[in-house]
Amino acid sequence: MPLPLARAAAGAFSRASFFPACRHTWLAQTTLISRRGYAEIYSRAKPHMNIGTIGHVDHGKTTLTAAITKILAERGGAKFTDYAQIDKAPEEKARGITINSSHVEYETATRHYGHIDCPGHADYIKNMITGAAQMDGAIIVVSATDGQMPQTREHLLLARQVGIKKLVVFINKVDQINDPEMLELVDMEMRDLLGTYNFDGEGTPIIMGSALAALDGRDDAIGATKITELVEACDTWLDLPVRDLERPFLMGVEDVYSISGRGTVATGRVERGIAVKGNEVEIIGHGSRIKTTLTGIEMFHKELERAEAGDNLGVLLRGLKREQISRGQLIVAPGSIKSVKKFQAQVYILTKDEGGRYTPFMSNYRPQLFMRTADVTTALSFPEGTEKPEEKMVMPGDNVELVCELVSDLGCEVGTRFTLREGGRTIGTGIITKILQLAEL
Ligand SMILES: Nc1nc2c(ncn2[C@@H]2O[C@H](COP(=O)(O)OP(=O)(O)OP(=O)(O)O)[C@@H](O)[C@H]2O)c(=O)[nH]1
Ligand SMILES: [Mg+2]
Repeated sequence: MPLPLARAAAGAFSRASFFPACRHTWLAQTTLISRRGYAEIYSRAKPHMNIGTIGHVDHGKTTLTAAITKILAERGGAKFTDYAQIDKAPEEKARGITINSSHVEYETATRHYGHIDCPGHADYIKNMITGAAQMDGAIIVVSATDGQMPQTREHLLLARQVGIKKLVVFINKVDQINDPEMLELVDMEMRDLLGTYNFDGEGTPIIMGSALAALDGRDDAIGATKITELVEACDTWLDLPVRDLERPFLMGVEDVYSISGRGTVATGRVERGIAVKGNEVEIIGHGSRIKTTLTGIEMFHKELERAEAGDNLGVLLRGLKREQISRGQLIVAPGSIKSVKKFQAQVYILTKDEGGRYTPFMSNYRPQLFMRTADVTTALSFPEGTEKPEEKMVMPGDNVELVCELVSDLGCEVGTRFTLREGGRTIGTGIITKILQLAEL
């Protein structure tokens, strides 16, 4: 069976059209559950959201994660996961990058959460850029004894870059502070810092407590009570992500066939949204922008009335010639996304141990850029305002902002992820942070 058909066949069997509204949620949670192996607390009735603890080394992210599961376990909303279990994070391969991260899950009165904790700074950076476990919101942990530190700031910046819109702050280790003015100062500084990175400095809930006290079951006023407050703040302040089905239709073209007597068929996976037979769509990328109509939708030789996020299928396009469409283009709801020639991105460059480059590179390095089904050559340079860009080097292991100028335009937007490859190996991974130039079509 040719590959696209095999995929379409797999798609046919995984189609969960009985519960279309919660399918995305369902898939996300199945992954979490199969990894942890305890499905019994999972309730499909509650909306799901992915969050995580971020912040400077040793400020108490893992202790807080354990404390949340402990306090919620007492109410039947979680399985208690102790510190050692969380910190013994499994290695995961995400696009050739090894990320150590722990996933726990818990539920509150209104939501089900997947929660990620990474053991080290480098793993947070990789996780956030690759989206290995996408965070829809985050808890930033700051130790009251140190206040904000370099990684507090770096994680805040990254959170902003990867599209996290809201955070909750937990000021930890207050058991070690006797001076209330000191706490006030940390609070004020954090609100300032949030503002600096375009978060809502005034409205963001800041909870002060001790994760360790909660975990040890002592000093309830700064322990368990504060964990409860933190969880309530997450429930009320953090917004649920927009589900894929509710977003405008988007499908990356994988292959194109000419079927005699019928016309041109493009195959691919629907990334988001819904399309119904007869809908107008736009084909964008690679120098073209064509309006057409979906005259047929097929999955595994069966005709469908509607295509939705997650489906692998073939679509029949009215009046289109085989040469007018190619792999890497997008079929989208008209006007929902534009084709882009140049953008700015946050990029992580793999180390040689991760299969990346052995040597640094400089401005004008030209690797291949892979985005959805597309691959095009890109020239890399440094953003405007970079000092002495002609002398600047990017080392393997660096996390940098770069400008990518594509040889051929692609449909994409802020938040779209991609990888950089050279000679068949992945050398970097990134996420778009700013569109600099649209394709002229
Ligand atoms: N006194 C006190 N110590 C705490 C508290 N929370 C965490 N700690 C201690 O702080 C140290 C670091 O805590 P972790 O939870 O490992 O910190 P982390 O942020 O996960 O650290 P990394 O993963 O290495 O970045 C440990 O020794 C904890 O016991 C607290 O509320 N009070
Ligand atoms: Mg930790």
